[in-house]
Amino acid sequence: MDQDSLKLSVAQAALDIIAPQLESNTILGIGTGSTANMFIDLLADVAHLFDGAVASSQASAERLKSHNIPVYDLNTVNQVAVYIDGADECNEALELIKGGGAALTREKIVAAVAKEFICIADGSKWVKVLGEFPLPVEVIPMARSHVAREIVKLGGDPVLREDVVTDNGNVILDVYNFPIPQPLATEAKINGIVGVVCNGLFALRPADRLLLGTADGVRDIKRPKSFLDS
Ligand SMILES: O=C[C@H](O)[C@H](O)[C@H](O)COP(=O)(O)O
Repeated sequence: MDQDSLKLSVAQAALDIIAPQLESNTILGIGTGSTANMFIDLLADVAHLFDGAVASSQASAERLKSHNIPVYDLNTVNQVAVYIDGADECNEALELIKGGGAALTREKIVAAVAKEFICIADGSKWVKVLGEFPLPVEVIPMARSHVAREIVKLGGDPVLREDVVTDNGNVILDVYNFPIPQPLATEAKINGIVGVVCNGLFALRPADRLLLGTADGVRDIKRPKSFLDS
């Protein structure tokens, strides 16, 4: 099975889980990227079953609107039932690296508000230790050099992502050669650098459920103790 077929299989699996729970007042959180795009396209068929969505990027908002799915400003919404999004890497604790599409900050905000976060990813994203994928860090433009020097002190190789400005008007440093055996501590440490808006580690708020597309089918992996249980 090719990667796109695996992405489609997890997008469909997510829809199968969510569709029976949709109600006329349900607001969904929708992520960004090629896997999320497949989910958005499938969601169009059940658009009449729920209220609308909040999106983690302008691109996803436009795609939702193209299917006549209402898109809300997060500030006008009381509750996001489920957030559905892809990932660049995931591990067995359902900690993630995200931000390959530069949408990490808005993704983290919507995930923080959502009652449940379902991550949809093809099997190539599964790793033992996070960090093979360069860690995206969103940075206030004037702090770019300062943040890069601080990241070098932590052992990483930061590279400015050329010609990319985030939806928030910031730049992205991608941190190479940076294995992350302790995602929680690393997420907090990088967030502590002045000028960092957000980094692509989702460990403080990991996924609650991971639908992982493999050649043998979709693996449905839940965190032992869900965010919903706390
Ligand atoms: O900023 C982008 C997001 O974090 C994406 O969810 C991530 O890059 C995965 O994208 P894709 O589904 O295209 O592999």
